[in-house]
Amino acid sequence: MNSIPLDPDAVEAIQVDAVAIENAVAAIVPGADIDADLRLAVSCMDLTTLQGDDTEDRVRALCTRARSPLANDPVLTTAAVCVYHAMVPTALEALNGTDIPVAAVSAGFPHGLSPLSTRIAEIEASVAAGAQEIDIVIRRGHALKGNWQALYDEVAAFRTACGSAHMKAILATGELGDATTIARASYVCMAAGADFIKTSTGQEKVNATLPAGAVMMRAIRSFHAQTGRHVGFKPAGGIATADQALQWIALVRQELGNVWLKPELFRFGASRLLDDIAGRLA
Ligand SMILES: O=C[C@H](O)COP(=O)(O)O
Repeated sequence: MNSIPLDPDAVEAIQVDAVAIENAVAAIVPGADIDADLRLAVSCMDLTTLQGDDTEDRVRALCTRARSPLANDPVLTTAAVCVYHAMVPTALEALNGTDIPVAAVSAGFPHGLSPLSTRIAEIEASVAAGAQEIDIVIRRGHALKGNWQALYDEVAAFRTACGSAHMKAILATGELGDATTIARASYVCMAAGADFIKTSTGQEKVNATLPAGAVMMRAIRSFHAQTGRHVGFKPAGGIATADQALQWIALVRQELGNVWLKPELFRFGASRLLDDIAGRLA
């Protein structure tokens, strides 16, 4: 069981020093081996399509790229393929014979405002269909109102519904207002059993930003110090260039250390990033 009991007073005691976060982002030092970091980015990528006009053919083509993302590397694959529930069977079939898991976005993605029973049933359906990873969205209103118990209870229910599937909790940081709320929501999701915390759906007005990411990484670091649990981190939304990927990797290395830079603990959620990286490594 990955959850720990919630202490709402401890959550309210969390405060983020915005200047320290700005300094952390300003201090990023690029990695020494750019090609190695770009290959790492590919191996940690949840190759994603989450469009209203997704078709089975588009998902099959995405899976072909996930199996062989770099023309000059016959071994490397992406970490996962991320799709809507309706595309889970197609992705599973297209990835048959590989170790690449299928991730399904869930729990009322992208806004998280459908009835709780519907959000839980959606998770259960994706797990039953074979998704090994579930990317849930939190209900932002709980965090914005400081209703931490409600957020904890929902995320814990999602965690139970996931069963043996890994659960990534999407905070939608661009809608949480300030760094302290992001840090508190990060903590509550981890306490409720999230295996990963993820920045964004890709559909907010503001998606993954380095400062929000630094806040989440520091929350992960504190949680690890408190509980010994390694919670993963997934920046997602608007990460489209190799240079952006390199900045994110450098920030993870600085804030969490190289131990986090593996697919078990770090993912990029991205629909366009592979094109730019593949071009750079060609
Ligand atoms: O979870 C992944 C995001 O939806 C991807 O966002 P993106 O299309 O901006 O790369």
